[in-house]
Amino acid sequence: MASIGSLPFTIETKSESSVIIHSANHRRTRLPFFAYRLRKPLVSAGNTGLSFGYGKAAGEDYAILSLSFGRLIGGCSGGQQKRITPPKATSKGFVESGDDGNEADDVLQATIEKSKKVLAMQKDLLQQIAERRKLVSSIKSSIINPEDDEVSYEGRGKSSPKVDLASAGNNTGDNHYSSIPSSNFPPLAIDEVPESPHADFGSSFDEVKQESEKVSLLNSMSSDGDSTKQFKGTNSETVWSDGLPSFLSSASKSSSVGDEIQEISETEVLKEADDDANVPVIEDVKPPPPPLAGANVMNIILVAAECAPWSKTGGLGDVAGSLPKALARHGHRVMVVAPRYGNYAEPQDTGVRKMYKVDGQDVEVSYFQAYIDGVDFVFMDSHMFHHMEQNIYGGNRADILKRMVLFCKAAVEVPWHVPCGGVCYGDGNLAFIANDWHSALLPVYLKAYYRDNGLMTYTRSILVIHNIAHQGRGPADDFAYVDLPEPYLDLFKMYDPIGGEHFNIFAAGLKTADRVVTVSHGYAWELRTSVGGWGLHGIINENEWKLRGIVNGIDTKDWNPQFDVHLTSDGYTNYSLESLKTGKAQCKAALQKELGLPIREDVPVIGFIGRLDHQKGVDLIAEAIPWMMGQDVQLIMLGTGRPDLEQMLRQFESQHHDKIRGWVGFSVKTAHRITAGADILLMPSRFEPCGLNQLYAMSYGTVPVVHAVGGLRDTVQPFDPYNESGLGWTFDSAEANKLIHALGNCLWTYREFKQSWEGLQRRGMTQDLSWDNAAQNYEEVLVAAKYQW
Ligand SMILES: Nc1ncnc2c1ncn2[C@@H]1O[C@H](COP(=O)(O)OP(=O)(O)O[C@H]2O[C@H](CO)[C@@H](O)[C@H](O)[C@H]2O)[C@@H](O)[C@H]1O
Repeated sequence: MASIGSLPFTIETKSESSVIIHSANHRRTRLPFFAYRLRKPLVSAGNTGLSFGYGKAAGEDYAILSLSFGRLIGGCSGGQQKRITPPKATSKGFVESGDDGNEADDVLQATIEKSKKVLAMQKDLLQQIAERRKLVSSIKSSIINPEDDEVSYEGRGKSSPKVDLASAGNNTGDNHYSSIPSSNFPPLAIDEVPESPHADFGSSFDEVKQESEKVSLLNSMSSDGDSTKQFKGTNSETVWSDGLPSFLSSASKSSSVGDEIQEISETEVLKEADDDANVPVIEDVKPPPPPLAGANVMNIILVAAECAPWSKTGGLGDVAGSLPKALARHGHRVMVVAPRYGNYAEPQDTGVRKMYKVDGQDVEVSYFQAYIDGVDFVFMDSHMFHHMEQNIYGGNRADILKRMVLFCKAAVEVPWHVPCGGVCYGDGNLAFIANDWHSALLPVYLKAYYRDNGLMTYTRSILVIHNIAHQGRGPADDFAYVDLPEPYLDLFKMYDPIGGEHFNIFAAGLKTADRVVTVSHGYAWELRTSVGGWGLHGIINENEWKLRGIVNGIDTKDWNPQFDVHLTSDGYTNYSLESLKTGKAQCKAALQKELGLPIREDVPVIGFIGRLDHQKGVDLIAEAIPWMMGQDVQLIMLGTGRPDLEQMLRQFESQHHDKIRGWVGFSVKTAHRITAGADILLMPSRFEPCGLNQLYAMSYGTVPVVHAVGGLRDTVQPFDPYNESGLGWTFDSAEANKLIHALGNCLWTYREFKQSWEGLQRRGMTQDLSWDNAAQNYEEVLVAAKYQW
């Protein structure tokens, strides 16, 4: 029993979110830390994190003990570090610090102001709790139903019905994800913030959990203590000679986000505080486990020019569609922002309209949103993106650049303008993940428009390099399009021995991002060399401290032979490790039949899937064709790209019609079927930052033969016949004879050493290639960025 002055009390910490105060009248009341009406400033006990004060709660006056909760509760004590002096008893039996009255009044006033702000934030945060609870309960249910493990963990089943990616016959794959019904996340106009769902702190376990979730949300937002201030503008110095950029000031049609943070009257705040204080004591309930991401829960917005299954030209689309789901499973609030190229089924119009300046013209942007597998998918609509689904990176240089300028200008402001589940993400405790040069302007805008002006102080940007070969290069004059003041030109300026001085978007992004990730360890190393860095190695080396390689994962729901929706018809079948032999044989026969090749189980089927360009080493396959055609093999190639290489595929097929199929086109369904039906996947890429097809292949029991470069070297350990280890065959330089040597050994093993072959297949299939490991590594990068100043 402690006592301050005349008021004896004991304080019992019940959970990370509340204390129980045993007061003089022996009544016990559970108090959430934030749920008291403050009457006097709290007095901090040195740097112990403990504060004493008194206030009103549950209709009674109490002495209060507060443990500081980062900035948030620290704010309640006014940040004051006061020496505790002997308290005095008052006529009301309250306890006062022995401080000077005036000073105390000032501090009281300041504290009340801060408390109001904090409580206003809490009101908004309460709205997020409902959403967070859904996520937690879905994670909980996946733990509770072990037999559903794989299915529910991946969000398969209830919320994510089957996907039929190929039926549209276009490169969007015509996604058929069904979204969570829109009633769960109704489209809201910007000022249509719904009623705050009052937390009803009842006596059930769930409600205690809710309370804990609330605190963890508060914790997660703790660095956002001043975010409302940031919304409302800045009084800090600006680098702009003539005020803020056009799109920050005049161009926005609708109300600023500051208006969204509605003023909450003192009465409301105090009422809510009192309501919250009526928390009954629940004695024997253990506090629930914290969110998986623990104290480091963040708001994360991945920004990409393509996102599977809605839009995809290659691996970037796959990553944008699947990494965010893994981050969400780790407990983060995650959004993807991508352009709306087509009329997608699931996302609903949010009603939000904004205007941005692009090349001097006002361009309207609107936003569509869908909540799928724990992720907010936000699609940015503008006439500039319409009808580009077949040609995402098409058009002339200026057109692409203007599209990406619009995309990045608008994407930075999405956390302010687009409510998801009724609540905007806000810019505190927020990290953007930009991808490749197309969104490399985002870190630049974040810096130039906001952070250099004292805005978005707690927002970080990470830039992921999927392919350094495409950099957004152009003549120096292109700088005019990006709408930045002259001093920022230096970020973009590059000198090239061939092109001379030029403008380079990737360079600017790499310099301004807080962290840089690339998609394998091998590629992280290669990027620092003059060959692998494609002219940007100097900048990469200068920024080496912020570069990290993280190998991509795969979406184990979409790319899983057991559940693959493309293997359920036309003679194909789903299969697993247990049914590998028969299932794969059936898929092989179905593939041969579908493509009109001789149906033979004994002939090795070699597959190739990829963009037809220099990177993928298709020309090496061309050089090896005469040798291959001397073997008893079948070769199936799927790809689009350079017209000359497309022509080459057609020519192979017509010259060797009994052995080769060259499918020119983009077909997700066919890619899945080749992956399942082929025995061997060929990837002779000249460089390969990560490569996803070899990962897909291995998980389908298809053995990869790859050029040991970048991510291919990281992920395909060479077969060792003596130890019966390894996953495939590798060759160490991009030359046709090396490819032939590796493929020759592979074919020999296929024919002569059936057991070794099966071992290779099984080892490939039993790897954990899911995104979960990678997501954990991304988390480390995000946290490092968060605490980096
Ligand atoms: N004609 C076609 N029809 C249907 N599907 C097709 C197709 N051509 C390609 N695909 C699909 O597109 C994806 C290609 O992904 P990759 O990772 O192999 O290469 P990409 O070079 O595009 O990606 C870049 O980004 C990714 C992601 O980081 C890195 O893995 C990679 O090394 C880097 O070059 C796969 O899903 C593949 O099935």
